[in-house]
Amino acid sequence: MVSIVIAALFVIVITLIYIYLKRAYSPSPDDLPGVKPHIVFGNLLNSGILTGKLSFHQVFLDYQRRFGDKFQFWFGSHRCFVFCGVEHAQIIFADRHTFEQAPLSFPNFDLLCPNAIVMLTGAKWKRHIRVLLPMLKRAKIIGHLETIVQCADHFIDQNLHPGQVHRDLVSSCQSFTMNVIGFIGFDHDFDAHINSPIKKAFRDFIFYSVSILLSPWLPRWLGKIYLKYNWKYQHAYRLIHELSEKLVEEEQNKESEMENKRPKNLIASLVSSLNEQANDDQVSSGLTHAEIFDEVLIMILAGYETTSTALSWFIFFASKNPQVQQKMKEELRKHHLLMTDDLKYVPELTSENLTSLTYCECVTKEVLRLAPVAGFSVRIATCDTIVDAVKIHRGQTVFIALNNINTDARYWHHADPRQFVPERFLGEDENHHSLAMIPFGGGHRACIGQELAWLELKTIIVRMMQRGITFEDTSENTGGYEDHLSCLPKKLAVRVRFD
Ligand code: HEM
Repeated sequence: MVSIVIAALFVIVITLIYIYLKRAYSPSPDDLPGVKPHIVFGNLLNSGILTGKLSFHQVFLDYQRRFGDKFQFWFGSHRCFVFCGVEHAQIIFADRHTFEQAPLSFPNFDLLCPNAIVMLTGAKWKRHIRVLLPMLKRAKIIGHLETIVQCADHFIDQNLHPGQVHRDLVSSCQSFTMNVIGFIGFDHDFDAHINSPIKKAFRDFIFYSVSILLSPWLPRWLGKIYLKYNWKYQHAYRLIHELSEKLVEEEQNKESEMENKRPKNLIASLVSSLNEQANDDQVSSGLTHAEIFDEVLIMILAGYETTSTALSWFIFFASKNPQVQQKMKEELRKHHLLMTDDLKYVPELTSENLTSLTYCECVTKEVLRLAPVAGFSVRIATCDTIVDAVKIHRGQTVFIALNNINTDARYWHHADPRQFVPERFLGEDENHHSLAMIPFGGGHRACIGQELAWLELKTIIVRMMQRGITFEDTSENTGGYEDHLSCLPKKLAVRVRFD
């Protein structure tokens, strides 16, 4: 009798799952062109993303070529509309009331980090952004230039060895950006290097985040169990937690010594906002302890991962374009900023002389334009609306394909937009459309760390050129793409030469 009941229940569950999946994937009158989805994985599997064959931005470029500027992409059982034109970005980014940050930006990430700013909307997001954003404004960031230069020198001294082929520069770049965010965000020496435990903890955390992000079909309870009994993930999380506790405690000790001082960095701002009563209805300011922990985690993660990826791409592009490295050095020579011939003196970098380096600025811009660090912005429609004759219903997810726009020949004229040509910003593309280059997304949910990323990237690029470094191409240096949280060069292997 019992076995009959179990068998019947089993059949019912399977039938319900089948009906649910059938309904989820059945054609709708609002469908856009796209590739027929797989019943469980949507387009994640048949596009080659899940198998690691192609990265998101490659798939979006391919779909745009096949289906035009508007197509649909099935993220598991979620049907998403992808838009690839500046006019689309303009409408979607400008209308903050209709298009809000979507849960699909980081699917299931709330299992790992529920209170981080990337997961929040509405009053709660406002409460968090008020604490974080003032510490990342340009005026604040520029005050940390000297620290960034010191970290750049440390990176060069520790990681770049003359004459050798370097195959692990991605990891070295990550150590550099982690140290920068440590010093300027948290007034702490993370002492990140290739084998440091905290770097390893974040690497493991990212690994499990990506597994969870790419499993949107995973029932949440299964995701929870997977994380709970995964000792590697638990170990990484514990280390990050201990670090966060330590940072908060150190700051609290300092705080009592300097009452009423304005916060000067992220951790000071976070700690001074501590308010266990904070909530979004009655107490609309401050952050709870749990919220502070998630923000520490996400600011370290976002602060180091993306910028190091952009830096890795710079090294790749530079190695393929020796003339660009030469031109940067000529500009530095003209401004008397190159290291002296006896190697004894490297001229100081100030915000003024950084600003005067126009060509180096173009190189930084070109890296951010061409490197597919973050492939898309994701928004959810909060009400029914229409974008370029596409009916979008409340709850529908839309993607803006950032890299497609950044490399679209309709908006870039100076040279082939898929090529690395910094001169474009001095030529025909000098006055490009402001939304033709959106590596940091846009609108009210644009990247809050972009000032830091710009300064960090330009400073280290200039510093490496100042110190006479040249990255040379090798036969192993074949590039390609590897999607983690950001999209890395798959094969980066360059020889380093000191002039
Ligand atoms: C080259 C470096 C970077 C790139 C390409 C990048 C790119 C992006 C993109 C595309 C978004 C989503 C924007 C949107 O949805 O429209 C984003 C959001 C975000 N970024 Fe960055 N980012 C970089 C560096 C940083 C740094 C250094 C930090 C922190 C110090 C940071 C913190 C954040 C945060 C907290 C968000 C979420 C903002 C929100 O949801 O309101 N990013 N970033």
